[in-house]
Amino acid sequence: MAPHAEIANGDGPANNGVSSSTQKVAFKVNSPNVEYTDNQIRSKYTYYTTEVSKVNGQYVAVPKETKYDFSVDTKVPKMGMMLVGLGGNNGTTVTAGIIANRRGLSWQTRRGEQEANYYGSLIMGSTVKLGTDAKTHKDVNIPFHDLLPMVHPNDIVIGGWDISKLNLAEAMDRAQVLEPGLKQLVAKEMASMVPLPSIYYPDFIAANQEKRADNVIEGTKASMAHVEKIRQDIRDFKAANNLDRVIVQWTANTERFSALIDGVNDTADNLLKAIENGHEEVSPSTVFAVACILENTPFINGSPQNTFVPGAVELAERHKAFVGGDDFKSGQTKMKSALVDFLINAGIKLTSVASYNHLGNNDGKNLSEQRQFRSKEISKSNVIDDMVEANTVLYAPGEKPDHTVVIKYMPAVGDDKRALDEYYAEIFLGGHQTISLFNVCEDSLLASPLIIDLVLITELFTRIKWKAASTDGAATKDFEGFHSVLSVLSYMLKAPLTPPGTPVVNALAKQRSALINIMRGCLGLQPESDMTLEHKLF
Ligand SMILES: NC(=O)c1ccc[n+]([C@@H]2O[C@H](COP(=O)([O-])OP(=O)(O)OC[C@H]3O[C@@H](n4cnc5c(N)ncnc54)[C@H](O)[C@@H]3O)[C@@H](O)[C@H]2O)c1
Ligand SMILES: O=P([O-])([O-])O[C@@H]1[C@@H](O)[C@H](O)[C@@H](O)[C@H](O)[C@@H]1O
Repeated sequence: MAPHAEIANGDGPANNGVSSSTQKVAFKVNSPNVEYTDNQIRSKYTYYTTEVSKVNGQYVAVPKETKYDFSVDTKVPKMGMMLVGLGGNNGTTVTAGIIANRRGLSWQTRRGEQEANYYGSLIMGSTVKLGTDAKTHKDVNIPFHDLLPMVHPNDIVIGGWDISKLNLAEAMDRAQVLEPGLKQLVAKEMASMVPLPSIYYPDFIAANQEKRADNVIEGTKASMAHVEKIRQDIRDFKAANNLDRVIVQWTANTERFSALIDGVNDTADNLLKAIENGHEEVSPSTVFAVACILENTPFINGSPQNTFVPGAVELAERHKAFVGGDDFKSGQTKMKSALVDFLINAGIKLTSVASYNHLGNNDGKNLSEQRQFRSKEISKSNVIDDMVEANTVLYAPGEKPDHTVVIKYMPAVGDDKRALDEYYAEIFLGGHQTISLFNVCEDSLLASPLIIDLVLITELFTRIKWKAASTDGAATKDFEGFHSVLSVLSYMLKAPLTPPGTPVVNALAKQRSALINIMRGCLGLQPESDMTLEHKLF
């Protein structure tokens, strides 16, 4: 029987897990600037910034106000998530994790009973400050998931593609990530899920992946056939599961970079032509991205390759389709984007970062080939640039810390990556600080919650519209969506994709607060500044 997009639907076994009914508005904002209708939250928001210019060699700072109208559709859709690489370590782990949470499963481990949870998910595992208690003036913190109406991960319907034909129970065993106690509880449902055949262009991933490729879409690359096949797969999945929204995420192998060639992938039209002609520099991930853009289906790249060549970004902008990426920020780099922010913003001059890791999963095997490693080396290396450039006290223009990234494939350790880092810095009066880290990252258990966060946030932003508020009563433009390149996803990503010409922010704390404060803005609430003047001025 031809493989097809089997799914784990939201109507699986009795939902003994956390209630996953469509989320209602968890709290109300009482403000003349906020209006709640049956299916919308509408807010008037004043965005305060400081515009700086140089006058006669001196900076002049001018406070600026920009008024926006925001509208959030509060009807949470029935959503599907289609993973490219569904049969991989991440794909099987996130699928099993959602099934386990939906069914409220618990299982025996050598440390005793373990219950399903969403730890490691920004949205499902953390809280945000809403404000301060009117009487006690103490912080009132609420679950991040309650800030705005969002899909509950328990309700996500999962499908996707893989070049390996193993069903998800067999693939879960191959991944060697999950405890036997959990695997046996989800095996039946996982076995019913069979990845759809996928696009396979051998030159883009390591040759050592070839024997896995027994589930491949046939036909020549030189046509739009592969694009149209993926589009049809998405439509079929959506119809078969009666979905309102599908989001596609790449968690397949890391590809080599595509060469950027004028006339091939520099513009949308050239890229479409290059796909028609089967150009060798068009990767499977770019074909998936183009298919999703044309199908108005958000596409997120969880790997480091340059899927979003300029032509793909231009196509997304043309179709007002959402894209996001690159490369899940799950362990070693996540720690780096917090630690470097702390060191440099503490006035400590970081002069060297050595990041080594070894791992033994299939991802590591694929990365053992130089061209695939190079993609990962780039995404793991650029994460400190913005923080260094921002500190002109410590660093002269162009001055950077030494920074090296090493990845070795050591099968014995499997998915439990060992990350060893040394941070070396200059401190007061010629002193030095050396920070050595040994960080065991169970890679798929760290990445899977990010896969969930990426789709939850992306889906939310498909329901948020904005327009510049009229200041003189003149007619304003209609509401429109955020820019196609969803840079609000940066917290989950090593090499955040941003709208062309806009800066990249890698500092973890900044990324988190940007997302929270944008969501607060949609509620007519000002950013949480942590000034707590109420605790200082009395
Ligand atoms: N912590 C993490 O696990 C982490 C962090 C950052 C990035 N990533 C990236 O996520 C990706 C997946 O990681 P993983 O550990 O699950 O790897 P994996 O090798 O276990 O899974 C990748 C899956 O993709 C499949 N595949 C390869 N090419 C495909 C194609 N063209 N179409 C469909 N399927 C295809 C493979 O058969 C495999 O099942 C990798 O690119 C990795 O670099 C992982
Ligand atoms: O997210 P992170 O821990 O910095 O980076 C990880 C790398 O260290 C690892 O070698 C690779 O296999 C993972 O895909 C991930 O990219």
